[in-house]
Amino acid sequence: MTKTKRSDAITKGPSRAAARAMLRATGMTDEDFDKPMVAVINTYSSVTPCNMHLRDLAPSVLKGVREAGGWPVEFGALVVSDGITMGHEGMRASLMSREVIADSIELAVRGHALDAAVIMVGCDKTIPAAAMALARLDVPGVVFYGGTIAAGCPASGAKAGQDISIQDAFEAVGAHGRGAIDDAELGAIERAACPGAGSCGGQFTANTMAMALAFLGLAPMGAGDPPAEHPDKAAEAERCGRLAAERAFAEGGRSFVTETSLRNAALSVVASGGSTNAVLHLAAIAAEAGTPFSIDAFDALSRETPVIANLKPGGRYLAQDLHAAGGCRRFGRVLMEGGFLEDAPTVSGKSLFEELKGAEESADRDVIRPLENPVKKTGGLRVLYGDVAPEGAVLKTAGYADAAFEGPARIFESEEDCFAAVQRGEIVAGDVCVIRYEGPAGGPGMREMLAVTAALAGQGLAGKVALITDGRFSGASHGFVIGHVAPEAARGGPIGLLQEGDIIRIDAEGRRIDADIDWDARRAAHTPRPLRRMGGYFDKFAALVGSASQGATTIIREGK
Ligand SMILES: CC(C)(O)[C@@H](O)C(=O)O
Ligand SMILES: [Mg+2]
Repeated sequence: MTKTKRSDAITKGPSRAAARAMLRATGMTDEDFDKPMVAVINTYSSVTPCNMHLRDLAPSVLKGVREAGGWPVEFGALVVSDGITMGHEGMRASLMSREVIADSIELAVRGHALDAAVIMVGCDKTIPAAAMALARLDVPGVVFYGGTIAAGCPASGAKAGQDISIQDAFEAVGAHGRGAIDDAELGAIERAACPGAGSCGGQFTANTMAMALAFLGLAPMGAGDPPAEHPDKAAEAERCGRLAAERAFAEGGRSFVTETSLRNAALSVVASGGSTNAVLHLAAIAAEAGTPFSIDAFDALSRETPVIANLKPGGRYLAQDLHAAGGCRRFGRVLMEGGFLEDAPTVSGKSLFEELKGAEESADRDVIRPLENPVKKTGGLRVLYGDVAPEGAVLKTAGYADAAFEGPARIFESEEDCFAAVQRGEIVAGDVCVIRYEGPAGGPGMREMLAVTAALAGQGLAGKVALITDGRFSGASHGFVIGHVAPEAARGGPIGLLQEGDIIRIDAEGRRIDADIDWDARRAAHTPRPLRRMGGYFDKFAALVGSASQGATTIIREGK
């Protein structure tokens, strides 16, 4: 007696003869119609190292599905590379792609009534999109992360012989713009930064989100850890395929997205000095699941949790070093033993604590620090409110001790304008750069400001200049940076009312960002700008997208 399953809707009964006829052409036979049909959704693309190896790993996933008695069905989903789109118009497409990827997964699975899914991910947005889709669809599923890139090693120049990442390439642009390094040095870094396949190598957004999904329970603990070109990667891909097929009759993705698992995921972000984008993405995943979650969780956790992973950009090492030091499991075990995590189910079938107890011993005490010798005593993410950000904003101080900053506003209506001013040397220590009309709807697309933060870093101004934006930051951004300011300028947010020279006060401890101005008078004199029309999907996204404080999703809410 075979179990009933969702895919019976396309494979069972006389009325499905035409559907079966088509499926037979794909290789299915009578006995296969009794197998759970598992979507293998691959965000492969040859455009970026983050995803370019996923095509080679797909056969291992398919093998795993078949071994566990499932019938794999392959789909492609797109990726928009953050690293390649950074600093130009194309970066607007990055956050938009998160919605499109989640929508594509939904339509592939829902459209064909599939029983389970494995989603193969690499670059930043593919990871939260996979979790959002599993939460939305509530089908059983597993997220498989393609892994980090290896360290680069320049052959010549000041960084010769050192481990570098894409962060060094972005910051070299800033240094080159100021004349601190020459063309040859920039070229040496450019040629070495990306030695092969894999996602950007620090605790930037991809590695942060891959870790967060393991703590959320939607990615099997440890499967994402081996670097992209590591010999263990194919076995992990196969494990994920097997798990998805085995889980075809188990609970759906939504059941893993609980208040407890979201807190565990946020804690992993804070304790690893992870990307501010995680604030946006975990809020979006929670919204898709309908699970209550406030971005304030990041602030509370950040105040009580030490940073124990010594990873770039706040620390010293790369994700390949984390893997060598015992990976997410050993990192998590330290946190578990310190009483920071709560136990929760995971897709492997083992609970989070069972997984973490299996961590291997390691002689390392520097990549993953013991609790008594942390990289920082507390985390570097703060959620601020105040006059300038009534719905919230996210501050990243990782690596910079300042709890307060006060200075004159330098107003820019786009990222490009600010970048040009930085490169011309017009921004000085003490300034508060305000980059607005870069929010989810106003950009549209809420671009990452890595070009600007890297240019500031390249000029030795990281931490000496504050940067406020309704856009967002890259995981490689560092300095005294505040993003996700909500409401955004294009939706009437106060950030749009600031003027050149206004004194901005940022109080990380008091969780406020204020300006001493007559807000009523400013608003009365303000002419709201119409939304920028850019055509195509950009306009659809601008019309639908919600506040960054709720994840900047395109979920249709009551009254929207
Ligand atoms: C290009 C990067 C480093 O991947 C960035 O987009 C991030 O968010 O970390
Ligand atoms: Mg990014």
